[in-house]
Amino acid sequence: MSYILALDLGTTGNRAFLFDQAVNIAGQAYQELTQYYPQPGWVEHDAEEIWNATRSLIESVGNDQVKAIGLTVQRETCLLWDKTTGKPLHRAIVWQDRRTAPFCNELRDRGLEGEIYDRTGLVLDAYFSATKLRWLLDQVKGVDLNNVLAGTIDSWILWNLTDGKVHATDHSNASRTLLMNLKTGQWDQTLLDLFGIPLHMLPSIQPSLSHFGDYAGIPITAILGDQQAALFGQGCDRPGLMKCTYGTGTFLVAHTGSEIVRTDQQLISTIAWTDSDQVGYAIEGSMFTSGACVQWLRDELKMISTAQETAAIAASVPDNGGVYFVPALSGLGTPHWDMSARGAFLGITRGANREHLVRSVLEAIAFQVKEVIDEIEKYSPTPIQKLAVDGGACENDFLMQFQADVLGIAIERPAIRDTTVQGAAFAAGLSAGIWESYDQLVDRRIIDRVFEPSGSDRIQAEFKTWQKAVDRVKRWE
Ligand SMILES: Nc1ncnc2c1ncn2[C@@H]1O[C@H](COP(=O)(O)OP(=O)(O)O)[C@@H](O)[C@H]1O
Ligand SMILES: O=P(O)(O)OC[C@H](O)CO
Repeated sequence: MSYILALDLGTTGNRAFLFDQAVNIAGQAYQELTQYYPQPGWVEHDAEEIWNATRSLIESVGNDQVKAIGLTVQRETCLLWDKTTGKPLHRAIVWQDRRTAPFCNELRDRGLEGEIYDRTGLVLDAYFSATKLRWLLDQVKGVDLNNVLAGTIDSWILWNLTDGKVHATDHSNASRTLLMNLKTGQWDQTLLDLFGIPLHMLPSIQPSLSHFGDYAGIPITAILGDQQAALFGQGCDRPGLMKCTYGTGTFLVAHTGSEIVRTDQQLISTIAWTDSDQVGYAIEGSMFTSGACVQWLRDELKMISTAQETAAIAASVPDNGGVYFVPALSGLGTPHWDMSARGAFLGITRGANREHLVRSVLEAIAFQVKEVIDEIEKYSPTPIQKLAVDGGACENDFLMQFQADVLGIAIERPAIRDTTVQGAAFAAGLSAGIWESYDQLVDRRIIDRVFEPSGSDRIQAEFKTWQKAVDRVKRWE
């Protein structure tokens, strides 16, 4: 029997799944990851904690029959490390971190936004890696840069898995750095000069489905950004197919085939995945804090004890009691791209209670997706009839029903919610030749439940009120 090991190194936590040749889950393990908030708007991860977790996850689920490894990671989060000591030079700066907003504004004032979008398909925002790498380089003045390597989490883990032999990334992760030219699939010298990033520090860029190196003799045969891995796992491999993943943030990604689709710069254009023959592109709506807001209710406000209980709490009241939440805890992504927006509860009156506040947080997650779907519809070849979902927060029945109601389309939830890790396994197994047919892998997936829209007019009115709340918090900082 052959096994495929898939590693999903996410923002909230790291997980490993072992799949057997018949695509059954033969083992799984998970570890939550420490979040560091050194200043308002800053978010950091300890890259060594991610590597240590990776090792222990492999140890707990791996076996001696593993024939291929697939790696998928939180995107944009990046770090510098010393290649002689193998130690990070600073904690990794997480995709949610806003510390480089002033630098982005400076570049915008210099009129560079259009050129950056043309080269990368991305918006000039602190979300992406380039300004974070620049900030890190400014911190390590005096260090011999010839010994320094830079990369996103996939590069860091690959380098460690291969004992410092391979410094590489894949097109889907590289397309999130603001340094890769979307047309050529290579680092763009103009952008490297603009951000002051030396080429020799950066990893080489390889197809997502390719042989990256070996860990303990096992080939690492696929690397993808986590949202692209979910796209792969959901079987979205052509125009018209899209998925929405509800994790720390929510990311709606639509495959656009072999063509780059340029938008009005609300949605971003990115790489879906690549292999040795083909490049697939996608458009994406990125919503920065969704599950993270639920975690915030749990850890900072201490309003709930588990994320799971929010479904029952929200359903225990007939409506939101006039309370609206704006989930701008890391600014706002699509379609606002406002780095200075901040979170807020609005509409609170004396009768508002804990249940209304919790409900308003879940409703806000669904309202954000409605804004993105309205954008995506402009570029969809056919009207959107249903939305395939996955990720930790899609477990929440209240949220999924509310999502169906606000969108007015069916929501299709798979039996295995961890589509990201499943996608990484599919990609690694296909790339290694263990599986042959992508379509067969996708067809075997089981749908757990379809949430049909209830057709409530009240929710459409509430959506408009929520948009009014969003307007109030924009340009706050
Ligand atoms: N039942 C639930 N209802 C709402 N949010 C949930 C639920 N279960 C998990 N979450 C949220 O989902 C996130 C974890 O999902 P996951 O897909 O593992 O995230 P990531 O890949 O970003 O690490 C957490 O932010 C958590 O608060
Ligand atoms: O960790 P996730 O699953 O919320 O995904 C994070 C994204 O990759 C950020 O772009």
